[in-house]
Amino acid sequence: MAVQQITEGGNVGYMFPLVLPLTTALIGLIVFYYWQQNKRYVKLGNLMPGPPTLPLLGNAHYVIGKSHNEILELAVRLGRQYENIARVWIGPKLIVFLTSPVDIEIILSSNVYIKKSDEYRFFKPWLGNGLLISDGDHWRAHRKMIAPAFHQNVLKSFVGTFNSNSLNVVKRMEKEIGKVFDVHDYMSETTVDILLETAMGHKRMGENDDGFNYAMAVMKMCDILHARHLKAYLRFDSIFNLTNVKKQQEKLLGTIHGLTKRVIKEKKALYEKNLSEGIVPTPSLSQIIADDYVEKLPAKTTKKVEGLRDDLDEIDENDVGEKRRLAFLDLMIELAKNGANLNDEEIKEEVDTIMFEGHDTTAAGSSFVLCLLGIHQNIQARVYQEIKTVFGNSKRECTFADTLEMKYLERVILESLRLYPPVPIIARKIHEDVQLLSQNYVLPAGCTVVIGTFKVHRREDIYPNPEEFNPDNFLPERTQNRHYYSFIPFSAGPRSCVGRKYAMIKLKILISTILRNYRVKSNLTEKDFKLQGDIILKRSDGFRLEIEPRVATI
Ligand code: HEM
Repeated sequence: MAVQQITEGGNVGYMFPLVLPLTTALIGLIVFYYWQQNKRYVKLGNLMPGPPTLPLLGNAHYVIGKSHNEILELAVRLGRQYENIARVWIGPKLIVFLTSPVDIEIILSSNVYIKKSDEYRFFKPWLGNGLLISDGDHWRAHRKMIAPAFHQNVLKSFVGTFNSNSLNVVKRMEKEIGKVFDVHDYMSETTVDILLETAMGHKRMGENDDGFNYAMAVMKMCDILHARHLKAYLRFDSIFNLTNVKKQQEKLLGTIHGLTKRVIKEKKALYEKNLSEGIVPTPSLSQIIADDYVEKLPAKTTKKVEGLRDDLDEIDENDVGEKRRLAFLDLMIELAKNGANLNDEEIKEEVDTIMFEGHDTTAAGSSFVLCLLGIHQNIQARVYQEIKTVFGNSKRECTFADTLEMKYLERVILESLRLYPPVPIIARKIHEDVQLLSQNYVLPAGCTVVIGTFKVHRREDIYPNPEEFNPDNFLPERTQNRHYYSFIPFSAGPRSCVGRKYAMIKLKILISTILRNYRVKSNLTEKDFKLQGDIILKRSDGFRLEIEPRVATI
């Protein structure tokens, strides 16, 4: 009767057909909510500390409609409030943030918890099943196959490329003298150029060249991936597929995959032609990376690097790589020809992965270093002093041995990676329960674990005055006393960055070459940085810098 009266009342009568389905849906949601609350996954999740939740939404209201800067600020606030462990519910999805080295070690040192979180699927159209996103036996087999291509003796062959491109960027930056400019544009371009040469053996010759188009496409694809992380609606494949961004992505991937495939085809054909004519590449990859290879060369010295502890730290001073100009792609073709289980498609995926992983990370890393040196003139003066000690007034190029002498610059780079880690978080999907150590909680199977690199690096109990830029945090006596998992810009454990040595050598050559030519200046402070933390940590206000020529230029 009451319903009839309302209906006859006119205004809400049209809603009547909706009342029943809406009530049913509401009851359904309430039943689902209470059923879900009793699941073990939810119970274990709710035991962990975290912000108060709303029914069904969980903590989703914290992030809906927020910009990425706001989300980063929120994450930092939560990190301060909840030490070691913080759980967040995005609807029914449980995300647990870990910031204690002892818990992080459990995840990162494991050979089991290596599956990446769902968000990495955005990379799939570009990187396929490449190292970054693959898992299980495929990842294990490829990691084992590809690791030798990053052997130090191989990296030495890249020193010439690092030098020539660093000098090129110094020349290109000349037009910015006296202006405030965004140094990231330059770092990004030179990084792609270096990767083109070192990953594919391909040199960009100028505009309208396919290398140029490829480089532009790599940079734009990185922007699309950022956009998909930043804009909530682009995260849904069904919506993304209807947008122009998807069309643009297809076009860019056409350019990227087109060139990678073509270069692989040409290089394979050349390799086979050479073989048929009895020309075998010497030294071969297996010779270059053989344990006794260095010993067979005319005796020089072999010593251990101080500073960043790393499983690639045994170094020698022989310029082994100089004997053969190498590119990752040639090495993979050689591996495949010598029996490794790598087909052309897989080689393409690995080359694309190196192009992606090596690009944005190093471009952001070098931009942060330069901006910090622009702010901290006293630290820049010490770096320059060290450069003068190594090079004197000589205009010669930087050698591999020189990079080992630049200990203070190394500490500056590491400290910059501590405060501004280019990969600010690492996310894994957990498929079995994990007992944590810092506090008595269990991560339930099915949850997403986020390693909060940015926060770990700023823990006061690990780094005194954690917000202060202090390269002495990386003096050997200080690093020795810290937990290994308290400094993880390159991640750590079996799934850590394969390119970390490459990155460190390249950063040292690039930064020292820029500083030999320019004094970098900035009238900002770190407080002015507007950090944008999505897949790669950047400054949304731009990496603003000024340069002034040194009196003695190279
Ligand atoms: C400062 C520069 C760099 C930083 C901070 C960095 C950081 C990282 C991090 C944190 C990971 C782990 C990502 C995750 O688990 O989600 C990673 C993986 C990886 N990085 Fe880097 N990276 C850098 C440079 C490079 C370079 C130059 C290359 C190649 C030339 C490279 C190649 C890779 C690859 C292939 C992986 C995937 C490894 C695997 O899953 O087995 N990275 N990197």
